[in-house]
Amino acid sequence: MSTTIAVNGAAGRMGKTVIETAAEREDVEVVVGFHATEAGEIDGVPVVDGEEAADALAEYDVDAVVDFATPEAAVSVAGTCADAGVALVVGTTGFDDDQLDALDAAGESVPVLKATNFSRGIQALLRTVREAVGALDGYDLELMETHHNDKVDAPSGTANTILETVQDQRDVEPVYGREGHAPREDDEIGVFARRAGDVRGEHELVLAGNDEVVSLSHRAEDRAVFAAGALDAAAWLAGREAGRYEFGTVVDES
Ligand SMILES: NC(=O)C1=CN([C@@H]2O[C@H](COP(=O)(O)OP(=O)(O)OC[C@H]3O[C@@H](n4cnc5c(N)ncnc54)[C@H](OP(=O)(O)O)[C@@H]3O)[C@@H](O)[C@H]2O)C=CC1
Ligand SMILES: O=C(O)C1=N[C@H](C(=O)O)C[C@H](O)C1
Repeated sequence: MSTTIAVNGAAGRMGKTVIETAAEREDVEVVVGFHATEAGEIDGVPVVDGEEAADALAEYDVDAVVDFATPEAAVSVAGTCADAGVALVVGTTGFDDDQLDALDAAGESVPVLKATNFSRGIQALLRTVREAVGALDGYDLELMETHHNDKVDAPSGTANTILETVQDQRDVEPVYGREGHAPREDDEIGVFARRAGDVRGEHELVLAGNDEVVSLSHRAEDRAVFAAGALDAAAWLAGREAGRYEFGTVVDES
């Protein structure tokens, strides 16, 4: 049996890609989408106003919601999932602390899996970052990301995850986009966000010693890579106990 899925943010770049990607698979079926401003249908999937999500979860017998929307919309659907007993996969980025607390609260009632990046390549990159930062003590660290010109949050969620991974290994302070007289301190990591064209998502961590430079980078070439990972997460998550889950576990187990 396939996992029935509702897509929050169905009319967005990622929402549409999730619907297209799911249509090629047997293990998942997108049965409804939630939108903010556009009604109707996308590729044969009914799309209803996000305010009607509670009714739609019951009507379409949804197993899991896959969210790629805005932080406000994600928090709203998290509450709806918690009330309805429906699993939630969160791909949205750019949450503040209160919004993250709201997702934690939903995780007390239903299974919730949030990841800043659903590509399997980024999971491999994170493991490599952990190892390289641990091995190259004292090397200067600089973090760069590039995304399309419609992205609203900066640095990207993935860049923040890479930063946290670095900070698990070493005590470094982020310095965002240097300007003016800004000599480098030993314990800092420069973080830079570029916005240009329709770049799907590029991340690079540079580790530089005096005589060598290591560059760890990832480039997403199609949004389908994020959609596939989020759908894998939804199929894995549906039916599990309430709690918070990690995409790394999905990757390790499938
Ligand atoms: N974790 C990952 O792997 C990835 C995460 N992302 C993240 O996903 C998010 C979305 O990205 P992207 O698709 O490019 O953004 P878009 O702006 O293209 O899409 C967001 C969609 O959310 C919709 N929306 C807003 N409010 C609501 C609401 N209350 N209910 C339902 N839908 C709503 C908007 O609808 P409307 O158009 O009607 O206003 C819009 O269509 C971003 O935070 C991005 O960083 C992106 C790629 C991969
Ligand atoms: O907005 C995007 O497009 C992306 N957002 C995510 C992020 O903020 O890291 C993931 C990916 O890089 C694409």
